[in-house]
Amino acid sequence: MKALQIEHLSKTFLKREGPAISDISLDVEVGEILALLGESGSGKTTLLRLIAGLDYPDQGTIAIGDDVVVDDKIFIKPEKRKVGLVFQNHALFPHYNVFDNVAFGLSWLTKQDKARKVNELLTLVNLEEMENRFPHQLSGGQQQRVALARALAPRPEIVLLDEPFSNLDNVLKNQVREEVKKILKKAGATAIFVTHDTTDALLAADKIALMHRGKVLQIGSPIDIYQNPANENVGKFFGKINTLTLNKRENGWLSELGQLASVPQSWEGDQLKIIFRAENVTLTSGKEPGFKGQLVASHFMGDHCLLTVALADTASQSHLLYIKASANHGYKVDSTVTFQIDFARAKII
Ligand SMILES: Nc1ncnc2c1ncn2[C@@H]1O[C@H](COP(=O)(O)OP(=O)(O)OP(=O)(O)O)[C@@H](O)[C@H]1O
Repeated sequence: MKALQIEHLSKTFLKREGPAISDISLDVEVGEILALLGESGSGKTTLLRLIAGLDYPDQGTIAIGDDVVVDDKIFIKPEKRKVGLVFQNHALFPHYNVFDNVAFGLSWLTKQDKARKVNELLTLVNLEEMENRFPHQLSGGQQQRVALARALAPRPEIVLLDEPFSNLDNVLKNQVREEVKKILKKAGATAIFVTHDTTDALLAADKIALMHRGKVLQIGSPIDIYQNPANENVGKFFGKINTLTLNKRENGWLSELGQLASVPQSWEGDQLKIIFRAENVTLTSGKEPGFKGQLVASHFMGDHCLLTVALADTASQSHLLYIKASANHGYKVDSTVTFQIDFARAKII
């Protein structure tokens, strides 16, 4: 069942700058968490605001649940759209305590029902003991959970979260990301969150829509979008990408690495461009067969090193490859390294 259906949605603010979002179509299933991921200015917030009803599109339709909320004739106001909003700065009412913040959208309930509902939500977000505290007496993570409880209170069809993890330090961010996902899943809520952080999207979302210049480049599960990027731009968004151009020869394929002995049999054509990730390349001891390269740089990343290697013994010494190696690989810059590539993980683009 669909919680949200968007068709051919476009919005231009300033003609000279081109569209902020352009001909976007996507669906979100009930209970699914979608991440809108993209660099600054890619149109994520514009799309979220159009879903919330905080802006008018130039074209396209949006349906939330069974209701069309925007098309060329209809425009349903934000407060009638059955969406819950969680803003980047949490936007809690500073002069209301936790209880009253969460109860804010429940004015139609009796006092008793309201208390029962608020307590239920505070249990859901693990803040049972905090109902009398004011926002300034809470940590960033706790404020985030109050904002989430407030957004969930009126049982919206969709919760929209604008950069929910961006104001948190790294340690808190890991914790809050997990908590928010757990809470949304426990509540059975459908949610869309905006982020420019790939880790947020990979860890917290069921589905990622990768946006670039107002368009959705690819939409899919985190594992699919990471392992099967539709093109080099999508691939690059999730870390270093290696590229090779392969030309068919009588006895196999010729590439920047020279002759390739073993590639998947399914590869066909006269010329192919392939991409693969740094983790699909493995350093070998030098005694085993492998390709050779000169180590140009080694960047220590904590749990691993990212190596930049220039190809040796071929005409393509300016062609660089990235290798994910152990943090203690022991090679010095300028030394020769040997490596193997798992071509089965490469993707033809
Ligand atoms: N109210 C507005 N008036 C004019 N231009 C706007 C307005 N809102 C957004 N834009 C433009 O639309 C484009 C998309 O902006 P948007 O805020 O949706 O991007 P974003 O992906 O959310 O970026 P960020 O991550 O920086 O928030 C940008 O070029 C931006 O300058």
